Amino acid sequence: MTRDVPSGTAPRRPRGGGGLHRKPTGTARTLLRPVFSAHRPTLVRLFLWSLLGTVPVLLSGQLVAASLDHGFLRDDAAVGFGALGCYGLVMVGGAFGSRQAVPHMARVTEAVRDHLVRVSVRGSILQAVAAGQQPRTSAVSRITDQTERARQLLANLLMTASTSGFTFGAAIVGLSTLAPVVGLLLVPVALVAAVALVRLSLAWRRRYSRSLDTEERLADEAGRVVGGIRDVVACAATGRAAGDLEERLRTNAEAAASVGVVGGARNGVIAFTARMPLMLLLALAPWLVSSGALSPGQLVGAATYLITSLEPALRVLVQSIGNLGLELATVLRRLSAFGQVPVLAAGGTAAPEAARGADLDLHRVTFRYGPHSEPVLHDASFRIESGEHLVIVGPSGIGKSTLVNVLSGLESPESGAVRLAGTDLGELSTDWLRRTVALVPQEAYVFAGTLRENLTYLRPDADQRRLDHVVRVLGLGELVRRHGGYDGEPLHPGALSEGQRQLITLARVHLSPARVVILDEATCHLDPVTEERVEHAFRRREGTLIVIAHRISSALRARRILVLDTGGLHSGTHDGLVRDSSTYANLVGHWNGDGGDGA
Ligand SMILES: Nc1ncnc2c1ncn2[C@@H]1O[C@H](COP(=O)(O)OP(=O)(O)OP(=O)(O)O)[C@@H](O)[C@H]1O
Repeated sequence: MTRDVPSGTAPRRPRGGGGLHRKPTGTARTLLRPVFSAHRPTLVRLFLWSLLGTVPVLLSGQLVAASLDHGFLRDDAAVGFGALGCYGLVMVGGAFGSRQAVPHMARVTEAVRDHLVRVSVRGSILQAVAAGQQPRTSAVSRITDQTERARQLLANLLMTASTSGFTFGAAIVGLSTLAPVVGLLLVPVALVAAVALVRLSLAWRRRYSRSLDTEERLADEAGRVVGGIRDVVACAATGRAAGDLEERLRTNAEAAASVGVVGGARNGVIAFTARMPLMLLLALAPWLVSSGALSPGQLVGAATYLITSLEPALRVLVQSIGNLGLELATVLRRLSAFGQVPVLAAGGTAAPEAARGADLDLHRVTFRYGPHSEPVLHDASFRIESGEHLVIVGPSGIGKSTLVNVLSGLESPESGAVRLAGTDLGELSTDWLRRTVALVPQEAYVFAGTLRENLTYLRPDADQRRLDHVVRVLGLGELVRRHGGYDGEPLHPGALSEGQRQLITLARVHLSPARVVILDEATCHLDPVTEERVEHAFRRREGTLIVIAHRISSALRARRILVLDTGGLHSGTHDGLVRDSSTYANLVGHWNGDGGDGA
């Protein structure tokens, strides 16, 4: 039943016929806010330690000036060396502060990464579920890629913002108190540079965002080619597929190069801004000293601030806030799109009590996937009595899965009605409907958790006796023993066989309170004996059972068989249908001819 949705077809419509709305999980800022609020004390400690780390910067120029003006230039070497010694001690204290900041920063960035992975994986899975499609592997790898990128960017940004930001601030304060006239020299340079940098940064952000777009389109295209590689080879389309990929690669390379061009221009502005104050200071030094505006010590102290702190901090700050900050904002904006949680058009609110029993009624239902595609179901009507065991058969692609999707309310018909116990599915609350009608698809999903968590997921209050019963009738005892009991070793879904995963999923549904169980080739990975045991267990379970047959044996076990063919729906017993339905007779012949029972 698994298939790629052909490109160009309309996405599946969620129940209720309404569109797919997205509840935005917000922008980059709102994406980070919960983590920052939860880790406020860690952030405060990070900033306090970083602040301690910048004390040497604040005092550097002052101490150098003091060592000259009050020490060496007055032939008082003791004062000169004393001031420099103090500077050395303060630097040791500063290094200690910077070192203490690191673990706090790591704690915050790890928490951010975990949060981003949680939000975006959950969002993309819910989006895929809402659209009725498989989550795309390229989306998952993009999430992994981009959350890692976001973690690294944030770590760098926090580190530079908390060190260079404080360094820059401390150098400005130190410089302005030591030599206010030099502080004034910085103002025009800073204004010109700020305007240029803002403009270049905006251009950079636009280009960077475009480059990420092209990167994603490249990943999508590559995923599509790899996913359909057998098909590509089979129809000798490798040249065409490679051509498409090459085109995407070229666009991606051009977009990346254009980011580089703006980045280069910005680096030029940064270099100019960082050097200019020092050059001005040196050019004006003779006048500043001779006019008495600065003492020789103050001149060297001011140069110390400019060379050792202001220039490197400015460079790192602009680059980090410009590059890392914008890059982080762009990556986060993308991740927040992954994390957008779709809101399906809400189901009805009919009181579940109103729906007693489990008769399913399909009344003149027409369903098609796209407005211009052929209907898969056309004016289809039939009824399944509560407690009935029905088997559905039909040629491949005729619409068996579509029919059970409509019956379980996963798809809504274009016209006609589907009623459960007399109530239209659209009027029933979605939660109640999901608990009442359980559809088990071919692809089994097992959580990474204990067997008990997996088996009791749909009935958390299941008692031990009931659990043991289900495990026994479905033949899961050996698996339970091998995992050290229900609460033993957590399951590694990837290490289980497909058959084991199907058995666990089937047991979970068997234990659930569902009144209608639909098995859509849910036993396809089981051997015939296990399959028979499973179907027997479900037949004995209270409620309605609908099975899309995978083998003729399933049909033979049913009380009633529903055949889908181009003429519509026909139901009857095995003998009656062999006689009256050529489709059914052909299917039986095909199944038998394929080696007895095998599909
Ligand atoms: N999401 C979808 N979008 C567009 N068309 C779809 C979608 N899902 C199924 N179809 C088409 O609807 C038709 C019925 O598909 P469906 O899966 O219901 O058939 P099936 O009888 O279950 O097939 P099989 O036995 O091969 O699994 C097919 O032509 C299929 O290509």
